[in-house]
Order: sequence, then C-alpha cells, then structure tokens
Amino acid sequence: MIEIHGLTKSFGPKHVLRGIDLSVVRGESLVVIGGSGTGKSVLLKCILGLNAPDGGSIVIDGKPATGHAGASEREEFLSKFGMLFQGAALFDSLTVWQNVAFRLLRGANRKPRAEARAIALEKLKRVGLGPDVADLYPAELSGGMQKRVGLARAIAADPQVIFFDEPTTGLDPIMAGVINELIRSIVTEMGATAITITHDMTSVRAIADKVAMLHDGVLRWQGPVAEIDTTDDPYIQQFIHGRAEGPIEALR
Ligand SMILES: Nc1ncnc2c1ncn2[C@@H]1O[C@H](COP(=O)(O)OP(=O)(O)OP(=O)(O)O)[C@@H](O)[C@H]1O
Repeated sequence: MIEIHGLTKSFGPKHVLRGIDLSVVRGESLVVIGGSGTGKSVLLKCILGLNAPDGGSIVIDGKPATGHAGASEREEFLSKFGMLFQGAALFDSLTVWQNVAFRLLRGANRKPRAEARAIALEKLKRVGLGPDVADLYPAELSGGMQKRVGLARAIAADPQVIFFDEPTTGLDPIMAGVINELIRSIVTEMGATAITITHDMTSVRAIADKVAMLHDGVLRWQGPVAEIDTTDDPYIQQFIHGRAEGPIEALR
C-alpha cells in the first residue's frame, strides 16, 4: 500500500531524513515513534506531499506520491487520506457537523448539504457523539470531545489511509485509552491502513500492528509490536522505558 525507499529530506544544513525505507501493507496499523524533533512530522508531510522530498521514492497504491500534474490529480490523491491532527485542529468558526463534513462539502466530489450532514451525524455517532453536539461550536466541547470530532472528520470520506498525529496528546490517561480503543476499532472495521505518530507508549501498544523507530534520520528499528519488549535494541529499550541514560542523547 505504501512503499518508501531511500527517502531523504533536509532543511538547509539540517539532514532530517537520511534514507528512510518503509513498507506498510494494506490494512496494517503502523506506529512511528521517536524523540522530539527526529522528523516524524516531516515524514508524514512527505507522504502527504506537503513537504517535497529531496531524494528517494514514495509509492502509494502503485502510484508515486509526488509530482502531480495538476490540482485535480492532487485532489484525487489526497482524497485517499484521512488525517487526525495534533490538538484536533478544528475550525472554530464552523459547527461540529460542518467540521466533520468539511471535505464532503468541497471539491469536485462534493455532496449536497443534507447528505453531507447525514454522513457527519453517522460518523459522530460512530465516535460516541449524539446529534445534540452537531450544531455546537468546537469551543463548547471538552478536549476529549474535540478529539472525537477530529476522528469523525478523519473518517468522514471513508479514506483508505488514515494518519494520526499524536492522537492522545493533552488527554487524561482514561480519555487517551478511550481514544486509542476507538482508533483501533475504527481502523480495523474500515480495513484502513493507518500510520500514527506518537510518544505515548500506551497508544503504541493499543494501536500498533507494527512499530518503527525514527532516530538520527533513519528507521533504526522496525518490527511487530509484540517484539518491542523482547528486542535487545538499546534505542528501543531506552525509549519504551523512558530512561535518561542510554544511546539516545537527551538535552538536560
Ligand atoms: N519547514 C521547515 N523548515 C525548517 N526546518 C524544519 C521544517 N519542518 C521541520 N523542520 C525541522 O525538522 C526537524 C524535525 O521536525 P519534526 O516536526 O518532524 O519533528 P517530530 O519528530 O515530529 O517532533 P515532535 O515529536 O516534537 O513533534 C526539526 O528539527 C524541525 O526544526
């Protein structure tokens, strides 16, 4: 589904991605872990075509992810993806249902308003929110409810691939657990391919089939989630146990 070979990306003298090789099969849930500033977001942005890679290739569903000829080709490419941003990133001036239906109301394949609203209500229901919240504004919701709305928006157009950028940041541990479970069950039920970036090891264990650790511009370790506890890779061990001492240097 997603094949990445030799991906490189620098910003000036800063070599953020130094040769990423990664393959994610259809329906698989990959979680990318790594310290702050290691390039997890840059990797996602390269896959989405928001950052232009310097080298290497990204192929999604057999087609190159970059170099689209025109806006409509680009729109078709992006329609495969759903995205839950850090902090949910809802539009303050739109109601909850308009946020969820954002992509359904725009672009070449836009739907009539009533149909878009009906889909939004169905997706809200899937994430545990009733029709009573549909006409509220994001500011009227708690952080956990906003995440649910963000999740409903990410799945509104039935994407084949869903990205989750730090899905539990800012939530209490119980709400984080609820969101993790929702993500897992929705991804499984949709048969979607999922890529999540997170620091949260609870999310990793709840969401991942496969884990990849980004360090120093490369994927230092990749493997099934069950192997993170048994691998003797010192980077993985330091990261999952949150140790200050180890091969990963921490600023003090
Ligand atoms: N547009 C840009 N211009 C210049 N430098 C950038 C740009 N985008 C990212 N960087 C740099 O690339 C590096 C990786 O950033 P990125 O946001 O991908 O890290 P991250 O692993 O997602 O971190 P965090 O976990 O803290 O969100 C950082 O040093 C950042 O300053």
